[in-house]
Amino acid sequence: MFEECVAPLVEGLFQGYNATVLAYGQTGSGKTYTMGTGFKDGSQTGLIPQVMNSLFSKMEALKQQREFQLHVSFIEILKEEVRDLLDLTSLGKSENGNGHTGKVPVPGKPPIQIRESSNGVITLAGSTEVSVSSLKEMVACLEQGSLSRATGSTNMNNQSSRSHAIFTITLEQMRRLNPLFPGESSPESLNEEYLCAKLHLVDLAGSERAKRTGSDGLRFKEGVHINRGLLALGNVISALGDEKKRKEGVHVPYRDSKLTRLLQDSLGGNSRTVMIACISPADINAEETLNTLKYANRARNIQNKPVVNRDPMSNEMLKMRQQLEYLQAELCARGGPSSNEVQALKERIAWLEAANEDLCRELHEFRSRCSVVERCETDSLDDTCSVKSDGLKRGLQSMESYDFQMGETMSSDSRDIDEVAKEWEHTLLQNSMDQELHELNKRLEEKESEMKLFGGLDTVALKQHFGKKIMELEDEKRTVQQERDRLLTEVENLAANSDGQTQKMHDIHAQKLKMLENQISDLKKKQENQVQLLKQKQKSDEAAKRLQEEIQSIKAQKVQLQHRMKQEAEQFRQWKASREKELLQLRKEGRRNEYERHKLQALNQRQKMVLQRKTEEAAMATKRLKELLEARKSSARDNSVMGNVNGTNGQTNEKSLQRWLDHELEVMVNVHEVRFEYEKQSQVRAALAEELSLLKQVDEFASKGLSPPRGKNGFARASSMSPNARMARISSLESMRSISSNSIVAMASQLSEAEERERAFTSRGRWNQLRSMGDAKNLLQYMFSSLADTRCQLWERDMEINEMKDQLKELVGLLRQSELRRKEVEKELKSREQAIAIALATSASANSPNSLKDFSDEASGPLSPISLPAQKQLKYTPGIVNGSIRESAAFIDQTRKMVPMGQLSMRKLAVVGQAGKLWRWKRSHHQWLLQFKWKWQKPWRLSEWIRHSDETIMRARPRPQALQDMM
Ligand SMILES: Nc1ncnc2c1ncn2[C@@H]1O[C@H](COP(=O)(O)OP(=O)(O)OP(=O)(O)O)[C@@H](O)[C@H]1O
Repeated sequence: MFEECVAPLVEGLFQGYNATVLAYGQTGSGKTYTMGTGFKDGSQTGLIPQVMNSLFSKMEALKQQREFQLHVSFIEILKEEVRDLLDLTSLGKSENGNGHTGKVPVPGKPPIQIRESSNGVITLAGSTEVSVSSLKEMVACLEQGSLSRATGSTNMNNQSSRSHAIFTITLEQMRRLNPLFPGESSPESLNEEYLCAKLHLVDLAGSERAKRTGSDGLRFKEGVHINRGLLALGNVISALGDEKKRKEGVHVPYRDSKLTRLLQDSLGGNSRTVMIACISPADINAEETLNTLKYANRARNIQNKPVVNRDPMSNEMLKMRQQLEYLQAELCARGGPSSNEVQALKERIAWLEAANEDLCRELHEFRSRCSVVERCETDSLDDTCSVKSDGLKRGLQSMESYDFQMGETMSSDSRDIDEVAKEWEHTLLQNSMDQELHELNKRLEEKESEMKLFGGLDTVALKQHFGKKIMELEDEKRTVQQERDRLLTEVENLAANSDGQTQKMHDIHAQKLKMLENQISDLKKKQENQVQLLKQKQKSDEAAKRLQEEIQSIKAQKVQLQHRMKQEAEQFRQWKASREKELLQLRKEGRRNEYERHKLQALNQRQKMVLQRKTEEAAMATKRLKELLEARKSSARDNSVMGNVNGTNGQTNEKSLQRWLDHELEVMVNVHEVRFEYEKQSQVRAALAEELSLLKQVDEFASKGLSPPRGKNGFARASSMSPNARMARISSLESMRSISSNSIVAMASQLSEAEERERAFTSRGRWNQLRSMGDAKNLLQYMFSSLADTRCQLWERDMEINEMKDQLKELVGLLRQSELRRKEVEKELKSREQAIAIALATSASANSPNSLKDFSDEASGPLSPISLPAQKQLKYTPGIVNGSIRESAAFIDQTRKMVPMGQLSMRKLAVVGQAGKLWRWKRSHHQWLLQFKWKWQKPWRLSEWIRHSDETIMRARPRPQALQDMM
């Protein structure tokens, strides 16, 4: 894989092309293994270690011509954060803080931010870029970053990477160019070219389905982010394949757009990108494997146009160098240039040098400005600093031309791929929304249980309790104060008239007073405590209120999410339904096309057969004509010979003249026949040619994507045919046309020969052979009798035709009658079946074994065509075809009563009387069925009917007396 896919990207780095390698696939399918981002113990498996080896060997080979600088960065995108895997100070070792082994960011350290500069360059603000000078150093970076990666255990992978990891190698190179003027000293930068290229090696987190990975809680949350990230990848892929979207920008449905931005930059930017799709060989993962491959197939079709990342100044200088070299070459080629020319060239060189120097100065100034700005930004610890440890030239990166152009072409995805992608997207979306819902439910549960703690206390009662308590204290305080006041006045009075007794009283009161004072201060404290408690209560009320609000907002979020899920599911269902409808329509069309194809095939075959029969007949007639013409030639010779022997044998002459006349007449008839066939065939060919040209026109319209003109005869039908059917019809028509043409050509040649001979014959005189009046009279006599014969035959034919027409009429009438009768009998049968079904149902419900019989007996009443036991009646089949003679007789009986033959009335026998005629046409009905192309759908019924009628009559014959009686 490295040799085939990644080695060319490493080569490209040295020419200044950015590159990206993405590993994508289901969890546990081997992405980390393939990329080598699980690098441990110096293991050399994985693409990244191989990239490093190849990079360093190439650098070693080129070190004479170029100077190199290498930097690496290693970041991971975990949930919503970008973490720097190489910044040891920002990472603290965590064993189980969040369920991951690996390191977690140190608090206070700002997370890395993905930034987009004004010229659209994506930078990682604050990420560590380690400058490396040896393979060992780079390996150490990979190892250190790999160890810091967040991994967790799922059902499908013990050490599943829970993040997207990007290992980036930046290669800067300074190419030494030959000095422009040998021996002349020029600023070093004039003879250098600066190139910078980046290689992103991305190990994406595995796509996963929560159920299968057995993840819950934390893993669920991670799953949401991972799926979001992959969804973003999907969006990038589809957007990059769609020119409109590419221009408008990628739609990122979630907040987590960082990965999208990074991917967009690497996939859609000036990067050569390779996507490795890791798949699992286990059949249980077949669905994911297929989805992964289909995604990979979509990604494969994206074409971007990478451009060399050249410093614009270097570019300009390169152009100038080329110009100078060209001028130098021109100068040398001219050999002895004139002093004027040398002067002009020298001036031009001087001007170019001055321009070069100016540009170089500008370049230096710019580079130093960049480095100053950079240093300031780094010093101020502002996280907006995009790059940490770079030389002067690194600043140039911001000037790199990123006006990349995506390839215009993205080969159109097949329907299937779109469908699978859509389903995949739907599953991911539903999965992540499911997980979000789960999260919300959990939060809601927590909040509600917190709320319960508050809810356990009856706040109003508490408030009243506290209020009452305070009031009581207040009352008590007041009473104590009153008591104190009373005591005070008493003490004052006692002080006024003081004696030994009063002194004692005074002391007692003073003591009492002190007690009361103490009591008052106690009460005051108690009251303050109560007030404090009341305040706390108010605070907790506020907290409960806030909690309630939070619960409300979570509930609202939940409703919104459920609504979104429902909407999404509905949209998907609608899309799926319309897709299925489309498929059904396609299948229907397919079946219809198949049917039409068969129909057309049959039509083609039938027409071809008819045409072949016709052409065979025509060929026979033509052949006969040819033979007759040949025979005439020889008979003409005979006649000329005969002419010499004229008169020697009158009998022979008369016979030969008659033969000659017969022959002439036969030729005439045959010419007529061939001409008739010729005309018919011409009409057929014209019709074929017309249909052919119409089909070809339609085909032409279709190939141009136009619809044929409306309203034109036959266009609608021809354009409704499928292209294949049309092609088949065209080829069949062409072959028929060629058969027809051949036949026409053959007939035309015989006809023209016949006409030619006829003309020659007429000019010579038809009757030259008649040398005497006797010959003429004899021939006239022969002609008269043959004409009379022909006319008689004609008359007989006319008669036969008329008779046949009459028969036909009768038959049509009979058929109509029989058809009507059939319909009636069918109707009867239907109503009878219904009645029996009802009876069966009733008998079943009444549980009476006799009810069926009773009903059947009833049913065989006046409507019954034959008097059979009820059970047999059930087996009665309609129509005369399968019936017995008795049934046929019953058919003839229009009242449908079972009447013996002997009791038939006149009217009834009129039908029987037709049997004689039936006998006659029975003999020929097969013939006329063919002759008149009988279109009756079931002629076999007719013949059976005839058979039964005949049998009826045969049965009736032994009883002539009965018939006579009736008459
Ligand atoms: N080609 C292989 N040969 C041998 N072992 C392999 C191969 N590919 C993967 N493995 C092993 O399969 C396990 C899972 O692989 P890995 O962790 O690379 O899958 P992953 O696709 O990165 O999964 P996640 O998406 O969950 O991170 C590891 O133990 C790895 O060593």
